[in-house]
Parts: sequence; C-alpha cells; structure tokens
Amino acid sequence: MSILITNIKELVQVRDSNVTLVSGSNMKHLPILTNAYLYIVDDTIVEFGDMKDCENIEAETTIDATGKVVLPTWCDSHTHIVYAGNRVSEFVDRINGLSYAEIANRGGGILNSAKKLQSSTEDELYEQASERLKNLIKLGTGAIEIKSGYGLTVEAELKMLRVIKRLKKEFPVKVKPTLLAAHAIPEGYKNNKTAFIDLVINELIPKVAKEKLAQYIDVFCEKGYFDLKDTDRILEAGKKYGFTPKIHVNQFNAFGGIALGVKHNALSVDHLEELNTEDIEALKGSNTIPVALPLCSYFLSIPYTPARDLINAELPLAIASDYNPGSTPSGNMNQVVSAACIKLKLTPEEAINAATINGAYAMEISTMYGSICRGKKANVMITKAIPSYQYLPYAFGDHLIETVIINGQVY
Ligand SMILES: N=CN[C@@H](CCC(=O)O)C(=O)O
Ligand SMILES: [Zn+2]
Repeated sequence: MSILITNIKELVQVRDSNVTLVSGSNMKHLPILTNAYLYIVDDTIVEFGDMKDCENIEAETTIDATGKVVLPTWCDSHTHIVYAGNRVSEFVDRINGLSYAEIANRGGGILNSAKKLQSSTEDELYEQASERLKNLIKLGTGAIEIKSGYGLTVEAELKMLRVIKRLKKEFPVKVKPTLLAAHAIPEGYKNNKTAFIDLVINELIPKVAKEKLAQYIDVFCEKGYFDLKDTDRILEAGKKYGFTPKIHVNQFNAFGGIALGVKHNALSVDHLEELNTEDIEALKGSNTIPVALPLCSYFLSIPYTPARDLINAELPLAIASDYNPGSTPSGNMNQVVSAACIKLKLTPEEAINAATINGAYAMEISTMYGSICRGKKANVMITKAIPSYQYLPYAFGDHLIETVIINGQVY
C-alpha cells in the first residue's frame, strides 16, 4: 500500500533521523517545507521534498493537500484513559466552592474512581477506554502512554493493565503502558500507609513484571499521597524489576520530588505546576524530561507550569494531556498545544515540538515517531485548509484535523 500526499502547503517537523529531542532555545526552531509532497509505503515514510521533484512517483492512493498542513501525529506521553464512568458531580462540587483536596478528603477524587473501577468488568473498561481512544485518533493522537492507578488493589490494577494491553493489541496507535503503583492511599490503609507500600512492592510490582504488563513505574509524589521516602522505596523496587520511573511530581507542592526523579534516572517528571530554582537545577544535565499538563491547570484552576523558566534554562519540555476523569477529562492534544501557547507562553513552534518529538522522547519512541523523517513510522495528520500551522493553536476551539494516517493507514 502506498500513499502520495501532494501540494502540501506546509510539511511541518521535517527532521534528520539523529534528532530525537529538542531542548531550550532549539525548541523555537520547527523545520518546515512549503509546497511539498510526502510519500508513504506500507507503514513507513519513504520520501518527501519539493513538489517539483515528485513527478515520477506513482502511488496507489494520492491525496491532494492543497491549502493544507501536514504534521506528525501528536505523541501524548501522559494519560489515564482507562477509567470507569466519570466524576461530573465533583466538577459541580468544585464550581460550588469545594477544592480538589477537600473532595479527595471526603473520599472522592481518586478513591471515587477506584470504587467505580473495582466494580467494573474488564470488558466494560475496555469498551469505555476504546471509545476514548477512537476519538483521540480522530483528533490526531498517534502514540499514547496509558497509566493504571485507579485500581488500588492488586487485582484491580492487573485488570486495568490487561485493558491497556488489549488496547495496545487492538489499536494501530503506539501504546506505552505504565504501572501507576501508588496513586492514592486506599481507604482500608488510611492508618497504615506502610502496609500498602509493602503490598505494592511485594505483590503488585512482581505480578505486573511476571505478566509483562507495564514498562514504566509511576508514583503520585505529593503531600497527602506519597512522600519522598515512599516514592524512593517504590521506584527502587520497580527498577529492580526493570521498570523505568515516570512520576507525578510538584502538582501542588515542591519538596524535592524532581531531584528524586533525577536520582532514579526517571524518563520524565510530570505536572510541575509548582517549581523552584532547585528543581530546575536538578534537571540540568539529566536525561529526565519535564512534562507540562496545561489542561489539568485549566480544569482545576491551579497554576500553570512555568514552562518558560524550563526552556530558558535550556531544558527540553514535553506537553501532554493527562486525560483522566478527575483533573483533565479531555485528551484533545490540539487543545493542549493551544493552551501551551496561550497559558505557558510557548510559541507555536515550541508547543508543536513539545507535543511531537519531545512527547515521543518522553515515551522512548522518538527514533520512530514524532517527526517527518525518512524511515520513521507513517503517522501523520492532514489539516483542513488553513492559513499556516500557527493557525492550529490560534483557532483553539476548532476541529482542524481532517485526515489521520496511522502506520500508513488512513483513518
Ligand atoms: N495527580 C494525580 N493524578 C491525576 C488525577 C487523578 C484524579 O483526580 O483522578 C493527574 O495526573 O492529574
Ligand atoms: Zn496524571
């Protein structure tokens, strides 16, 4: 199967194969070809270039992209799309004045989602999550990380991870599974957090490793959830079983979680709404990428990640959706890119780099995803006719993605 996309107004994020991460001032640069073509054979990008050079290329399918922009599909490196039902009532409670923390303290929040998830079957969870994933593909997501963490029992966590495994098998998008081993302290362990952590370390992690259900290990390192010592223990145990850390830190409080992540050579540290100079210093010279989740800040009305400080410190930055029922009930990466421009003050070039190649880096797939590059996976999207790629974040409420191609197949 071959596809030739012709007359592309702007072919965005054209890279050499050795570029797998863009940092600091380099993020301002987004390589573009105008009046271009793109040639795909099977699931691979084979060639691209100026329209005048594509005369002799023959393809089974030709797509005329006159007036349209072509980009690599979004790489969403932080989601929780396997969950049961919704938390609309908490949304209304917050509008009426309760805070996220107050709702959690009343047994709502993550514990509420855990209750719903524990009483759902694997099939029910799969149906709900696959609906979400289908919608995300239409919005241009071509690679996604998915976390467990709403199980809070060994069995329910395994159930979540088996659903993620099934999504990975049934869907064409690249799926990366994460064991969010410690997301909240279950009701029954309220007065004995150590016993819960022991359960995670002695039962959950070994079972997940045995069934090969996850690649990454995550902890919600936050006041009222898991402190530095807890996080350290869990990451250490996870690493012994081959899991790479990717952690939730600095969402509400900054108390050294980022340095801890760096110490464990975490692939990413995510949230970072609260950030101090020590946190930025800790990231310098590390392989750990900071990940901002601007739609979480929008939905919860909490501070936005000071992304400019990170980029100005010459660090890389990825942006992701954080799609989950409590703090971000949306996985629309087009909105994430817009919010990154409007609220994090990223330029469109920086935001697109953060949502493509750097998002791919935060899932260890940037040698194959996240840019238009010969030999990379043919995961690309074609917009409607628009003035330029900068129009994407500008027209923040419009659905501008017209065609999505995943592994060389049109969706
Ligand atoms: N902060 C921790 N976990 C999720 C939200 C969990 C929830 O409220 O259900 C997050 O990344 O925002
Ligand atoms: Zn999250």
